[in-house]
Order: sequence, then C-alpha cells, then structure tokens
Amino acid sequence: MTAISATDLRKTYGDVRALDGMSVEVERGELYGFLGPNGAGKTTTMEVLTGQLRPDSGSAAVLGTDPTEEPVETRARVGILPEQLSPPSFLTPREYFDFVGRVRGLDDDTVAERAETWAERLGYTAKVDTLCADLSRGQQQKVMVTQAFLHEPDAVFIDEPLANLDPIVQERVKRFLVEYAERGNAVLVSTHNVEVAEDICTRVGIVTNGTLVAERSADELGEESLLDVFFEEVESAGSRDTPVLEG
Ligand SMILES: Nc1ncnc2c1ncn2[C@@H]1O[C@H](COP(=O)(O)OP(=O)(O)OP(=O)(O)O)[C@@H](O)[C@H]1O
Repeated sequence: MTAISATDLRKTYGDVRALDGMSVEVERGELYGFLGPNGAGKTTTMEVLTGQLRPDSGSAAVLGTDPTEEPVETRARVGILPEQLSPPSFLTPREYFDFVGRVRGLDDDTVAERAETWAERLGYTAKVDTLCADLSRGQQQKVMVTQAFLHEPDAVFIDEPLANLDPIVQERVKRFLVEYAERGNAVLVSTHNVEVAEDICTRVGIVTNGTLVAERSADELGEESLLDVFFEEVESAGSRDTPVLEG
C-alpha cells in the first residue's frame, strides 16, 4: 500500500529549478533511500511531502492527506527529522519531549515511557535533564531522532539520520530504522552515505537536477554496486552541482 507519493513536483527559486518533475512513491514497509549530490532536490522534496513547502505544481499524498492542501494534517501524522537542526537550546530533552508530546496529542505517561526507552536505546539517559544548549552535537542529534519517533508515526522523513553519531549508536539507529519499516511503516531517508543506503534500504532512488533518475531495489543491488550506479546516473544526467572526477 502506497504511503508516500509525489507526482511531477516542480519548484523554482529564481532561476534554480529545485524540483523539475520529481515523482516518487514509497510503500508501507519500505525503507526508501534518497541518494543524490548536493543541491539535487532531496530536502526540497521532503519539505513538500511534509507540508513545509508548497510546490509550484504537481501533487503529493502522504497517509491519505494532501501535504500541499492540508499541511497541518500531514505534519500531525508523520515524523520529521530535518537536516542539521538542533533541539531548542533553552529546554532540556525531557522538557522538549513533553512539548512535542503535547503537540502530537500524547498523554504524559506515554511520553515519559517512550522518552525513557529512547534515552536508553541511544545512551543519553544521564543527559535528559541537561539543557540542550549544553549537549554535544551527537547528543543533540539523539534528541532529534527521538522527537521524530515519539508519536510512532506511520511515515517518517529523515535527513542524514546518522550525522554526528558514534559507530555504536549508528548501528542502533540503523537497526531501529530497518525494524520500524518491517513493522509496516514507510521510512524515507535522505543521505549522502552510499554504504548506509546499500546496507539498510529496501529500495534506493537516485535524485539529480530535481528529478528521480534511477531506482534500485535491494535485490537488484545485490548484483551491482550502488556507488557505480550513482556515479553513472549522476554523470550521465550532467548534475549541475557535482564536479567531474578526473582520471
Ligand atoms: N529557500 C531557498 N531559496 C533559494 N534556493 C533554494 C532554497 N532551498 C533550496 N534551494 C535550492 O534548490 C536546490 C535544491 O536544494 P535541496 O536543499 O533540495 O538539495 P539537496 O538535494 O537536499 O542538497 P544537499 O545534499 O546539499 O542537502 C539547490 O540548488 C538549492 O540551492
């Protein structure tokens, strides 16, 4: 069953075509990897799909809602882990989760229980009452991962999930994402990390110049190297932002 779908999305900033006919679908139970060079349009697509940005044209559907027409409904139903955003500096993780829990309509006991499980899973129990301003980058990332899953959404949009995390925590997050998708949820992950995409994704889409230029399922990837596919597709599309490799 399709959980996330985008059809022919277009979005222009001045003379930059951030999205130029982007179409993608993610089924329930899929961990879909969005791979592409800098400026390819991955974040812009995720912003449209999560009701943060209106496209110039095209349509989108997420868990039965239309993020372009009913962004509040969409945002209430999905989890979002944006790239390089920190939790509020003036709150502790516990206070931040209480806040997120209220916005998401969770009761206090559920928030406390889930927050504790996450703090144990990612190893920051000792920091739950420390101001977020005083957490390391990696600890802040752990808090951001937690908030995305706090309401156990059926669809999750994640930009660079493993940024700043140590190798042990990276493994835990990877394993969690795989299990989360296996439970029937749809997970869309944007990353530059080809190895991670190859390792955990059930399907990968290669994005360049604001459009999807190739897709591979995990089975197909057993036969070929994702890095080779990536280079071939990006080079043949003449990516606007990627320098040509010499030699
Ligand atoms: N608010 C904005 N104003 C102007 N241009 C923008 C804006 N947001 C994105 N762009 C441009 O749109 C294009 C696509 O950007 P986007 O952030 O979607 O790429 P990305 O694939 O997520 O890149 P990266 O891998 O570097 O994070 C880029 O050329 C970017 O400069």
